Amino acid sequence: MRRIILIGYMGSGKTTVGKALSKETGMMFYDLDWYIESRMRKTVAQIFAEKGEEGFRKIEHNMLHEVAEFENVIISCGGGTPCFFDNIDYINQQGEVVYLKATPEVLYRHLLMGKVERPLIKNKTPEELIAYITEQVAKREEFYNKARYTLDVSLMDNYEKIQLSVDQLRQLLNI
Ligand SMILES: Nc1ncnc2c1ncn2[C@@H]1O[C@H](COP(=O)(O)OP(=O)(O)O)[C@@H](O)[C@H]1O
Ligand SMILES: O=C(O)C1=C[C@@H](OP(=O)(O)O)[C@@H](O)[C@H](O)C1
Ligand SMILES: [Mg+2]
Repeated sequence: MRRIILIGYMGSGKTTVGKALSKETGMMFYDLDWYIESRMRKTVAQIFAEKGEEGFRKIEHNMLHEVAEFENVIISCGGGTPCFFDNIDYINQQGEVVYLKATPEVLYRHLLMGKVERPLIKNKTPEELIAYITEQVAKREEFYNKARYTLDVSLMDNYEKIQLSVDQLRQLLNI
């Protein structure tokens, strides 16, 4: 039984790479944010607006305990998932955790391309955004660095190269 869990900052490619890896391997894919949205029948942005970040983190924690019980799956977490409660220790027990690591510049570029609404960074100017990413990654790395594996995706920074991330993950995990 395999359970692969992707973590990393917003824009590192957890959702994109997880989905592509699932297509290639035939393992089922669960994106924690999408799972939350379908279970709650609300978008992540709506949950943040209605319950605040604290309310979202509680729901995220509960939903994590559902998806991380599924077998033979690839799970992409939200960027903050490993950084609250004992989530990082829990997922390390439950599966093979991979930290998709990228520089703030690469994360910034990916976040500008993405269409998903991310409540923590909306309404930020480009200067504010790059400063926020740099500061938050520095705080969060303590949690991200607990992953069993780290894959630096900064060098795989263009659309065609999403495939390169998938290939390298397959090599790393031998799947
Ligand atoms: N290796 C990559 N190269 C180029 N663009 C990427 C790469 N990985 C992700 N992206 C793009 O960055 C954006 C954010 O990716 P996403 O998978 O939503 O990240 P996450 O789930 O980690 O927040 C998407 O538009 C995606 O197409
Ligand atoms: O980093 C974070 O705190 C968050 C990341 C988002 O997921 P992605 O990393 O997939 O964007 C989503 O869970 C929410 O907006 C909060
Ligand atoms: Mg995502």
